[in-house]
Amino acid sequence: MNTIDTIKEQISNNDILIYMKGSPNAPQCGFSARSVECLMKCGQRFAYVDILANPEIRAELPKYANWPTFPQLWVKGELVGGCDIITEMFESGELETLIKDAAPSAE
Ligand SMILES: N[C@@H](CCC(=O)N[C@@H](CS)C(=O)NCC(=O)O)C(=O)O
Ligand code: FES
Repeated sequence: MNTIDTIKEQISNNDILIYMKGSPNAPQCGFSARSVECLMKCGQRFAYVDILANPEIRAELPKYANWPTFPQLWVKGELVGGCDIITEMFESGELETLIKDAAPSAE
């Protein structure tokens, strides 16, 4: 499968998905660490892709998403944003609402 198809499949198969550097338990960058901490506090399971272990995705996703950096949070097939947006939405309470609505238990 080519990289763009892999990305499309990941995004459509995972309602809450973060592309990040490292893993939720071992983030490899402060932006990813802060973002994943906000997500974890929302209390729902989420999927992740470590872009450091997947260089093709690191290269192709910014073009596909039209978003230049990581992390990238995707919810229900749509790009929510990066660390700044995730942090702001967490602080306002919007992130928790979005994540709870997207989680399987809320369907
Ligand atoms: N302001 C950005 C910060 C993220 C950022 O600057 N990420 C950089 C450094 S980790 C990045 O992804 N660079 C491209 C790359 O490393 O592939 C946000 O809100 O997410
Ligand atoms: S890896 Fe250096 S800022 Fe993210």
